[in-house]
Formats: sequence, structure tokens, C-alpha cells
Amino acid sequence: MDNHERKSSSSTSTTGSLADLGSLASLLPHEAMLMAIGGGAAVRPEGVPGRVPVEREQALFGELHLLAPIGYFLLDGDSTTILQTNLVGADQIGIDRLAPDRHRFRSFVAPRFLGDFDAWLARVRSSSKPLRCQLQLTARRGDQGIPVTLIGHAGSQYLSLTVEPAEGRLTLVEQSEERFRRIVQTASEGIWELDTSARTTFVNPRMADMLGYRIEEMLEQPLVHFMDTEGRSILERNIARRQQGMAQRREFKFIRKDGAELWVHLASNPIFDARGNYRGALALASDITEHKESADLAWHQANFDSLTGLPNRNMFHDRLRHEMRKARRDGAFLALLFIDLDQFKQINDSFGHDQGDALLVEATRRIGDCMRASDTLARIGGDEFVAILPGLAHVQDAERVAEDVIGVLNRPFDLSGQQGHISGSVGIALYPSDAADAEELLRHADQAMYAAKNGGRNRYSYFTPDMQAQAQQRMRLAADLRRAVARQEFELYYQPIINLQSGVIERAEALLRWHHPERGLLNPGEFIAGAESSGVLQEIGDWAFRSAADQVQAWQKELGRPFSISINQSPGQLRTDNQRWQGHVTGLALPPRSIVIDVPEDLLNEPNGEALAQLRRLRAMGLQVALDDYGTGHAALSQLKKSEIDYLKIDRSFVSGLTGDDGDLALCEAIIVLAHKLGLEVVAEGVESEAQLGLLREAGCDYAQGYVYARPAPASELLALARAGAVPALTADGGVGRNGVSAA
Ligand SMILES: Nc1nc2c(ncn2[C@@H]2O[C@H](COP(=O)(O)OP(=O)(O)OP(=O)(O)O)[C@@H](O)[C@H]2O)c(=O)[nH]1
Repeated sequence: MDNHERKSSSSTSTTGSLADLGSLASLLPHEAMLMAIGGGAAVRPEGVPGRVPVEREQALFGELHLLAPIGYFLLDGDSTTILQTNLVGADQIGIDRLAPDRHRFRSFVAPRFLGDFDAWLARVRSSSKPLRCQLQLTARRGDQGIPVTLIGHAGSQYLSLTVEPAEGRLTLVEQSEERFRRIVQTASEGIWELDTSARTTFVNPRMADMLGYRIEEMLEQPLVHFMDTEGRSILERNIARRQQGMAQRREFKFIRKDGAELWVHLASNPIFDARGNYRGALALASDITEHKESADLAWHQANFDSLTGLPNRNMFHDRLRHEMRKARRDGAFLALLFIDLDQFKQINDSFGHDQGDALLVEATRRIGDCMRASDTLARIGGDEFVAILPGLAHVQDAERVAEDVIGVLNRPFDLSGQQGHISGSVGIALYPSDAADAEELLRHADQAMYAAKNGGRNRYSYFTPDMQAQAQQRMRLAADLRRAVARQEFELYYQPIINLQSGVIERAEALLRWHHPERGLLNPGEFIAGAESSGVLQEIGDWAFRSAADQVQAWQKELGRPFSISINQSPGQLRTDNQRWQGHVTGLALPPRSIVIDVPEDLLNEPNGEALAQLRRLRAMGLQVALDDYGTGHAALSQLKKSEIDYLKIDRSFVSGLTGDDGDLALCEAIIVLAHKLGLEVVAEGVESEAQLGLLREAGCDYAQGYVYARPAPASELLALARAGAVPALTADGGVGRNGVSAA
């Protein structure tokens, strides 16, 4: 056994070059060859530290015996009945390998050598070592004997025998090689051999044919040459695994020479040399393109709606569960929109089913346009669609999508030259607040959609009453704001800003007020967020800017001296394109520095700097910039230096603590010194007492505004104050009336 194993295993360790099937193929009988390349046998030489388990190793040796180019026999120790033999052995004596036990080995010994054989056998039986003997075997009675060398080794019951032709060994190898060449050339499977860099060293005609190349065109080409990008990345991982000695079986997509896809099932095996070094891989490829295409088609049919191409209910459920898992993991929330077309039946009835279909397709396109790439839109019934909106920052984002969907469905549909009109009802349910699982979430979104239908259709509805109430409030506010713009219900109030050295009003801050028909006069805090979420803010912002600019020009004329105005801008307002203001300022022939844009401190920290870029553009137009509520945000000092700022406005919270808190005084002094060093002027906000004024003046503050001088008031009142010249401070409690400014 030892001899066999050593011979077999070393002779079957392939060298990696199969360009002419010279090494592996020439050594392996066809049956075993197919087992090796198709069956995942990594042919690893003896002595290589094993990843191959013991049972597998035994199986491998079994295969090696089977493949060995010498005869191998296992005999009954007494009778010499043949219990097992390999392919070459069966060939040598002309028996059926699978039914060897009908024969005794002794009957194949040429008669004139029987004496030698028996004597040698007796010695083998009593020896612990393998023993040799030269004699001749005859396959059939009357055949000429073939000279062979027998090597026999006795075990406890059995006797193992190798039969090596004394001459003609080469012929056997050649026969074996020829047999393989035939198999490989005519195989209906593709055979592909690669070297260590995954370059093609051999392909059989079938493999070349599958890919539409000639064999010569494929040789030397790397495997990736026949793949697309996706395949390449899978392959790179695979090659790494193969180098670790792992057999691989998987489906691969190749690209044929004519550009068509070729799907193959590839069973690939690493090849190692006698020292255990990786030398490449041998792969067996079966064309599964047809099967794949029909499987893909079946999968597509099972998961997608054939009319619209959208995911169907099946796929929708998968995606919803996936997105819900993700939301749970990320601690995020998602919204599910249930969209049902209103009175769609009438379209079918009036225009016919085909036109109904056309409308569904167009509705799909329009609804899809309202979604982000990360959203999923699915059709789960006749005129029922659902949209999964993951990763939302605000509930209002879902609401906005619902509004957009309703909006696009309201537009007329062209149905072969005629106009069709429909609308949509949308139900919104949120995860995790409205449901624990996917089924419940869908049910709740469906119920919300019915609430929208019952509410009169062409609208959206939330699942929970609270959310619904809040949404209705937001909707009311948005509608009110739109109406307010049209009806000019906004007014700018002005609070004077006084030069602390001269006591003269040099500037004023414009503050937006809304004369709400029912709720009275509203401050910005009560409606700006609503204006931003309902998209009215830009319109209001534009109006405020123009009004303030008009106003300051009028005052400059009236007063006959420079006067400037501060206008508050939120980052949201600044992000919109404000280049159009330039035309207005130029049209007024107003010195641009008469307008100061007040921006919150945190704007300087915006990561993408979009609003900051807009701010720079405004400054380039000649407008000035003030950093509002300074000290409450997180602007780094370095940002202050870099940013193009003209004024710092000290937040009222520091000013109010000035008289009682040494820390606040120190802070105000520090801000003033810092600002002056950076070439900025300082405005103190919310000054309410003469004591605060005194300290600010002493600290070198440039400007002040606050109740100590005047509350925000309509434009006419500010003009009266400005005309009066130096403004005296009011009483310490900030009482009003001395200078005629009424509380606003
Ligand atoms: N053209 C067309 N019609 C379909 C398809 N699938 C379902 N329908 C029709 O769509 C209509 C759906 O009607 P419903 O949702 O019950 O009612 P509706 O007319 O939309 O009225 P409301 O939903 O109550 O506003 C039915 O008339 C179905 O026959 C389809 O694939 N193509």
C-alpha cells in the first residue's frame, strides 16, 4: 500500500499546465477525470498540511488508485480471488472492473510462470515487506503473455498487488492520454484551465463555443476579460478562496463575444503542485442560460406587476419588512403611504379598460416622480399603490410626498386625445409609532386611506387622530399663510438701533408681523416654521426684503442722512436663490450697505456651506452681514475670522445678566474686544435698563437696541423717533410711552 500511495499521489499531483492536457488529463482515466473536475476534488498532495478531512482523504486515495496508470488488485489472501481492481488492472487482464470477484488472479498467470508465482506468493504471505516478482500475464487463454512486475504485500486477510508492465508502460499512458483527449474534445461541458493569475491556459472547443470565441482568442486572456463589472468583483473574491484551496460551485454570468450574456454553472477546483503550491484552477462549465432566463422570468413574474413594472404585493412585503428592520436598527422612522385612485371605475366605464390601463401606467410614472431613489413604490391592487418612505427626518416630509402625489394625480390624463380626470386618496401610517409589524402597518395605512376617502377624497389622512389633528393644523396654517400673502396681511415692525456714542438712531431692525384675521397680531416664532414646511417662506421672505429695502430708501430721503436696516434671514431662506434681490436693490438706487442681513450664529457651522455661499454672494453685492444672538450658538472663533461678517449682535441673555452677573459682564467685554480686534462692530440686543446701557457704553459697545429705547413699532412711529435725533433712554424698567412708541 505504501508504494502505491506514494506513487499514485505524487503522480496525480498536477503541475498546473494542462495546455495540451498533458499533465492532469494524461494521468486520469475519463471516469475519474470527470469526478475530479466536476466533483470538487481538490487534488492535494500527501504531506501538505491538511484542510482535507480524513474521510475525504481516503476517498481521494481511492480515486488515485482508480486512476493509477499501473494495475492495482486487492486479492483474497488464500484463493487469490480478485476483490477489487482499478481501471488499468481490469484492462490488463481484460475483466469487468465492477465484477472482479468472478476471477482468480492466478488464472491470468501464463502457465509456464505458475510455479514461480506460487513460490513468490508463499513468500509474500509470510513476509511483512512488499516483494517483487517478474512473470507474464495472459488476458485470454492462448494469448501471448505480457511481461509484468508484480509487487505483493500481504495484510491479515488480504493481499494487495500492483502489476506494472515490464515493458509497454508508455503505451498504456499514451492510450490513457488519447482517451482523455477524445473526452475533452467532445465533452458537452466546457473545460477551462487557469494559471495562478487566472489567465486561460486551456479551454476545450465546447467552452470556446459557449463564449463565441475561437480557442486561440481565449488563450492567455484573463478570466475577467469574459465578465462584466459585477462578475469581476465576485470573481476576485472567488479567486482568493480558490487560492486557499476551496473548491467552488456557483453560477456566473459571462459576456459572450457578441455581447450576449452567458450564464454558466461553474465547478472549479484548485490545482496544487507536489509541494502544495497553488498552481491554478480547473473548471467545468455547464451552460444554464436558458434555464436562468426562464427562472429570471418566473421570478420577475412572481415579484413585479406586468402592467406598470412596479414591485407587486409579494415584493412589496419583502421590501417593507427589510426597511422596517433597517429602521429599527438605525432608530429611524419610516412612513407608509397607501394611495388609492378615486372613482377609477368611471375611467374604465367611460373610456374602456385599455385607456384605464394607460392611465394606470401614466399615474405610476407621475407618482414615481414624487419619490426619492430610496423610496419603494409598489402596485398591490387594481388602482392601489403603496409607497415606503424610509429614513425621513420629519413627519412633514411624508405629508409633502402625499401632497405631491395628490397634486400630480389632479392633473388631467391624456387618454387617446381625450382628457380623463381622477384624484387620489392617501393614507399615511408611521413605523414604529403606528404599528409593530408589516401587516399591521399596511392595515393601518389602508384604514387611514379610507378615512381620506370618507373625508371627501382627493386628500391624505394620518392613521392616528393626534397626527391627523397636527397635520390639519399645519394644513390650515399653510392655507392661511398663502392667503395672507395674497391679502397682504403681513407688516414689518421696526425697532431702532442707537449709536451708543451719539445717542442717535442710525439703524433699525425690521421684524415681521402677521395680522391674522382671527388670532390677532402674530410674531414670527408662531408661523415661520409652518411657512418653511409649506413652502411659503420664500414668498414671505421676498416680500419682507423688498418692503424693508423700500422703507429704508424712503427714510433716507425723509431724514436726509444715512440710515440702514437689518433684515432677519433663516438658513432655510438663505438657501434659496436670492440673486433676484440684487435687481431690486439696484433698481432702488440704494447704497447696498444700507441693508444688513441678520443671520443666526450656527449658520457658520453648516457642513455643506450652501447658505454660507449665498451669504457671501449677498456681501459681494455690497450688503452687510450681522451675526445674530451671538454667544448662544457654537460658532468657532476661527469661523468668525474667516467669515465675512460686519457686526456681532450680543445675545439678550448676556445683556440681561449684565448688572447682576460679573460673568456676563466679562463675557460681553470679551466679545466686544474680540469683535473690535476682528474689525467688527457690536450691537447689544435686548437692552432694558440704563444701568445695562452704562456698562455697555463703558465696555466700548457700538450700538444698542431694546426696550430701554423703544419696542418694535410700525414704520411711522420709527420715523417720528428718528426725526427727533438723539434718543433718550427710558426708565430702568423699560416703560413705554415717553417717546411715543407704543408696545407692539
Ligand atoms: N383598467 C384597469 N382597471 C382595473 C385594473 N385592475 C382593477 N381595475 C378596476 O379598477 C376599479 C377599482 O375600483 P375601486 O377601487 O373599487 O373603486 P373606484 O372607482 O376607484 O372608487 P373609490 O376607490 O371608492 O374612489 C375597478 O373597476 C376594477 O375593475 C387594471 O389592471 N386595469
